Amino acid sequence: MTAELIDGKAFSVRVRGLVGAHVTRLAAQGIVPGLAVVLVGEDPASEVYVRNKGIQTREAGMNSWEYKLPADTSQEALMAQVAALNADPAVHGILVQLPLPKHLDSEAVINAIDPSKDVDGFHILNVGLLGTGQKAMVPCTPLGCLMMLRDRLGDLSGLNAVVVGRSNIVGKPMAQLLLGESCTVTVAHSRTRDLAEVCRRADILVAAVGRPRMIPGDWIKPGATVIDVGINRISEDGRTRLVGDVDFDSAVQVASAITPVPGGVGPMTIACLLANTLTACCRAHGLPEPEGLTV
Ligand SMILES: NC(=O)C1=CN([C@@H]2O[C@H](COP(=O)(O)OP(=O)(O)OC[C@H]3O[C@@H](n4cnc5c(N)ncnc54)[C@H](OP(=O)(O)O)[C@@H]3O)[C@@H](O)[C@H]2O)C=CC1
Ligand SMILES: Nc1nc(=O)c2c([nH]1)NC[C@@H]1CN(c3ccc(C(=O)N[C@@H](CCC(=O)O)C(=O)O)cc3)C=[N+]21
Repeated sequence: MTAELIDGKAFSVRVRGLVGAHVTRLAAQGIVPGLAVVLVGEDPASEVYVRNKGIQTREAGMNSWEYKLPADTSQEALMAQVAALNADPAVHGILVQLPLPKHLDSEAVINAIDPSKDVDGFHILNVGLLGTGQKAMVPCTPLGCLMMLRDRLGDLSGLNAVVVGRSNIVGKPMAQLLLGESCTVTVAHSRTRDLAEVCRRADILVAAVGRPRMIPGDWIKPGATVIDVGINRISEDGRTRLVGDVDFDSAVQVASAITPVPGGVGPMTIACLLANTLTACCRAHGLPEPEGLTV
């Protein structure tokens, strides 16, 4: 038996189509959702993501602005950029690409973003709203993972979910969303004892570690649904390629469904960023929120 592929790329096309249809409807009222992305320094991988975000934002009919600031940008200059975007009514979503260069205080920058424009869902207010089950801006990567899980499994209640990784941008919000779906949630990390045994209990296994192919097939419960968030650039056989945190070739023999890398969680992350920008725009204009694009 081999697992079914969860095609995040195809799913993201559907989500972006839904977003585009809402944007067309807003255009008739003279409203255009807008997303501003701020990138500090020159990281080639980040530049690829930022470019893709810009292309897809415009394809969905939204406004897109990119601010590329030099690597030696000061905290004050970055805060001033954020303040200007907060004050601009044409900007409904603000994303500051992470990680920031070491001399910058990313917590202060994120918490300076107007929470209603925080389409990453990283502001402490949105983190608190999500943690208490209130309406929030939900981080894009976990939101995309949840959409795929709901689509595949329907009701998730009572399932054992294991999230490997406890970062503020993926692991923790993923765990909160799964708890909100009434899963029994375990969050594992670098200090977890006997990670193999913990993973083997998972009906839903979410890997967000950043270590190429760390999770082999024999850590996976037969029939489990596996979501591989990891994006690791490795060189192999003389070329560079992307691999996940899960050893795909062995996992596919055991799981019932699995997301590939590339073509899994990554494209859904960008689709959810567009969905969050649309949601922020609707809220800013006092319009009803689009259905099926938020939790
Ligand atoms: N597809 C997408 O859209 C996105 C993909 N990513 C990818 O997801 C991965 C994770 O990203 P992110 O959450 O930002 O990463 P972080 O580096 O912030 O967090 C990694 C987590 O993995 C844990 N970890 C590290 N080593 C081990 C180990 N040996 N065993 C168990 N746990 C371990 C760490 O534990 P501890 O806390 O104890 O240090 C930490 O909690 C990366 O590959 C990243 O590129 C990220 C964002 C979006
Ligand atoms: N403030 C902030 N918000 C983020 O959401 C954020 C961030 N900072 N910093 C970096 C990470 C990473 N991230 C990805 C988004 C899309 C793909 C993606 O589309 N991946 C494609 C492959 C792309 C390629 O070929 O390189 C795929 O998996 O199929 C990957 C990674 C968002 N992040």
